[in-house]
Amino acid sequence: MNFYPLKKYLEVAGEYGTVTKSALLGKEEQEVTGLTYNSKEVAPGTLFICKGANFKEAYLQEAKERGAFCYISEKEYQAGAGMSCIIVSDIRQVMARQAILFYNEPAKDLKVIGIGGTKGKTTTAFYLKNIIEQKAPCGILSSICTYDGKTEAVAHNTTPESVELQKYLYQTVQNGVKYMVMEVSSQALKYHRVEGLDFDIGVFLNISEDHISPIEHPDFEDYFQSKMLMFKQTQTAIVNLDGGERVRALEAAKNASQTITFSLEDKTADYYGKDIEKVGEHSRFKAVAKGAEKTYELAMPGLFNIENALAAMAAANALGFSEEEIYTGLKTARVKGRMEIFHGKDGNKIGIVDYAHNKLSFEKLFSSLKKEYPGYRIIAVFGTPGGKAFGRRKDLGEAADRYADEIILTADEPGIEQVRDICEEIGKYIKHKPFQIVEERSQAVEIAFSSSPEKAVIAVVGKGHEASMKIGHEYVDYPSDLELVAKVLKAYDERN
Ligand SMILES: CC(=O)N[C@H]1[C@@H](OP(=O)(O)OP(=O)(O)OC[C@H]2O[C@@H](n3ccc(=O)[nH]c3=O)[C@H](O)[C@@H]2O)O[C@H](CO)[C@@H](O)[C@@H]1O[C@H](C)C(=O)N[C@@H](C)C(=O)N[C@H](CCC(=O)O)C(=O)O
Ligand SMILES: Nc1ncnc2c1ncn2[C@@H]1O[C@H](COP(=O)(O)OP(=O)(O)OP(=O)(O)O)[C@@H](O)[C@H]1O
Repeated sequence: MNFYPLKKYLEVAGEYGTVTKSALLGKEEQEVTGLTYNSKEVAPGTLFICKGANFKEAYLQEAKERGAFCYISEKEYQAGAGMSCIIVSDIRQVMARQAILFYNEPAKDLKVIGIGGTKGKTTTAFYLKNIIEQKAPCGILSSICTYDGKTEAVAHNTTPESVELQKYLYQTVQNGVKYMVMEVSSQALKYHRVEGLDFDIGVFLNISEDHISPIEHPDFEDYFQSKMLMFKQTQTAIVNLDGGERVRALEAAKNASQTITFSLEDKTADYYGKDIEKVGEHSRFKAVAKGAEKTYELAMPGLFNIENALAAMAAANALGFSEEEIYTGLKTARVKGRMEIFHGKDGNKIGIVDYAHNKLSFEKLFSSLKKEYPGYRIIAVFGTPGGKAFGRRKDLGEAADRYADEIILTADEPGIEQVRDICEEIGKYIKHKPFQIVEERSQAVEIAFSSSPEKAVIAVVGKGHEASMKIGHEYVDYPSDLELVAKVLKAYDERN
């Protein structure tokens, strides 16, 4: 990695942020060999970034003691006395730009594909990665995991903070990988985590009311506008014509050099999907694109996944991947904790583990299950989190009431609230279908399988692959829904 002198960091700050004051104290030529906003990670030669709502001056003191020779901040601190400093008016923006400099502009050596939308980001990202990997290695930054071509790690955010993001991109380049598929959250766009990153392709899947809370977006408009920011740094925009906000999304996509559209409803779309059928657990559909029609298969059920497949197909095509690579990539793609199907030996019980946990995904999931499993009773097992996203209690309660035949309400990250209180509140919105509360999630799954009638689809939703549960202020280990359903179904098979 090339290291640059401190004066270059001042230049970058001057170019993109507003430098209100700087005092390099004769250290202009000193090389910056570390860049971090975490005082615990500081080593000699570091430029320390003071940022964050919970930032304390003591962190700067610690950074100085550990060898940071300069700090960048929106205000001057006593603790920084004797250190060089760069004071700016927008620390988050400058931090992102300096991270790009520190990691030697890694995106220049990568094709970067950003996936945005309220639902389907992870699935589409994995579809596209699987297509790309028919020919070349591909990195991923998703809410499930990160992969830089060598190491897979658990993800902490949908989109990492700018400094970590640039580090991932750098490592990916070092590992000889040329493609990076990444989920781009509205938070990342709003708070400059992806500032300065040029997306070769930017996908907009859909939008529905979500992530509106005191710590996320104040209202829908802020959420929507944040999502649209991606097109200001995108070469090829890919836009879903179905669902809300298509007109405004297409307008925003004009910021990109080129727009490609996809749809299951509008024949004029560049990628039009039709004739969806179920073949065993697979979905089969036709895609009409560039005047030709071709049949594709998806290993993962869920009608909504066809939309994700069309988006991945459009992106892969724009990147130059062949029809064969796209066909095989889609046919073999699977995503952990999303539409994972478990069959009882007698064919009567089908367990489904899925990650639906908001209004849009709940409605799509349960309406899809009704169509895909005619003749089966649909049993929904779910809860909603405590302390946040309170609107989900109504949204999910109403959606389950509309589509499921029976409902078991249970724990889903209760945090500091009581599981029973949360479930009772969801229950207020269930007016037409029988429901019961079983606080312990593992027990709820057991009851769903043992007490359901002959032919039933038991959909355990909301936590997918997650193997922890937030109880009080702590995350405690808890078997994932995948483990719970597999175990219960094994016992069911043994009994029958
Ligand atoms: C903990 C927390 O709430 N952090 C939020 C906050 O970050 P912040 O910069 O203000 O961080 P902070 O924790 O207050 O800052 C403390 C600072 O002190 C430093 N420190 C701390 C301790 C120490 O010993 N030494 C030290 O230097 C920390 O490194 C940090 O720089 O402000 C940022 C921007 O304003 C937020 O992005 C960020 O959200 C956290 C990361 C978060 O999880 N947010 C969620 C809502 C989020 O971003 N979710 C999206 C997905 C949503 C979707 O699905 O669409 C995501 O991309 O993950
Ligand atoms: N295109 C889609 N439209 C609506 N719902 C979808 C779509 N794709 C997937 N879903 C539903 O949303 C759930 C989450 O999907 P996925 O993880 O791909 O989305 P995401 O955007 O990454 O979600 P999150 O922001 O919660 O991490 C799935 O389990 C499924 O129920």
